[in-house]
Amino acid sequence: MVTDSVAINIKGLSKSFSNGWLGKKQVIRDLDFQIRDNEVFGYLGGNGAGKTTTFKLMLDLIRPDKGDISFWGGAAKDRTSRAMIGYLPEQPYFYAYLTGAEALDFYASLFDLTGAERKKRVNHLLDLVGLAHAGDTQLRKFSRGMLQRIGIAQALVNDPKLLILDEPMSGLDPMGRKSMRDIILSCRDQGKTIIFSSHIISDVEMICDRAGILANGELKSIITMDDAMSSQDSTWEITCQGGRLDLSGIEGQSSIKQVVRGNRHIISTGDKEIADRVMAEINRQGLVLVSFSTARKSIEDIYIKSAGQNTRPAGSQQDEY
Ligand SMILES: Nc1ncnc2c1ncn2[C@@H]1O[C@H](COP(=O)(O)OP(=O)(O)OP(=O)(O)O)[C@@H](O)[C@H]1O
Repeated sequence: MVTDSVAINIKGLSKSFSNGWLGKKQVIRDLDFQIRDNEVFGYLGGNGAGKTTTFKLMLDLIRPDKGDISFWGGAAKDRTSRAMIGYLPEQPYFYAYLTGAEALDFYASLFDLTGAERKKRVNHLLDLVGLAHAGDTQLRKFSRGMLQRIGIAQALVNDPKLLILDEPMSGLDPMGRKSMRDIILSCRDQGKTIIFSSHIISDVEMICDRAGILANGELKSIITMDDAMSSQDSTWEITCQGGRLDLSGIEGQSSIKQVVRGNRHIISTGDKEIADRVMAEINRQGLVLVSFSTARKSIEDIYIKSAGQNTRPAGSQQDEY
């Protein structure tokens, strides 16, 4: 049911593209979900899952085969709805010979603002994205991270109610990703609603209220971060050393993962009782316990379960900075 707190309502959305002589290729299948007012919503999915296509449908750049999208109750294709949006494309194009300030002034000039308002807005945005020092530098001299900041400043130029950001962290170094996360959070503090796509699970974990997992154009699940963070679904990891550890006699040993690194045994299991049995066995066999820890089931695990192994995203926790 649509309530006052719904910002984006997507109903029965489907889209296919012509695939030449192979016929039609369906890339969005019966999407049905809502994004709440003033939430940060992460849109997770592997390459080709359909994230950008969903955004283009929201922006009315392409039309759906069927289904509807509305923003705060108004049809997405209405001018008033589109005027509420700020959009950062996945690969924004910039005029390389404009300076940072000139580029933002150009984008601001597309809206109904006076010269004085534009100047004020441009200075504020340069400041917000940490580019106050580069307002007079031509964009061709900007680094990838600086260009991405101009991209987000451009998306904010009309002070939008809704921000649609296509892979805003892509290509950024850890500091750049942190400042992009901070900008997104400050936008939420100002009352904006934000949806952004990403392959990087930790960024989604850190700033989103909820995340939708898309695979092959289907929404597989929606995760509420608070629920995921307080999940009881954990893994126990035990490290010991001091000899050979034989766990063959333990009941339930098939669910144990055992790795030997040098003289250390690292044992992990998803079952607390089995972890207790392993501890008892370590004690009985006279080995030294080095550590015992539990790890919460991560969003990545939920992602892989929902989307399938083949759609494992880049930048998952193992290869995070
Ligand atoms: N104009 C088009 N014509 C034909 N196929 C298209 C078109 N646009 C997108 N597709 C196909 O639709 C599918 C979804 O593409 P989309 O760009 O939405 O994925 P994505 O989730 O954004 O991927 P990525 O993370 O790689 O950017 C892909 O298989 C893509 O090849």
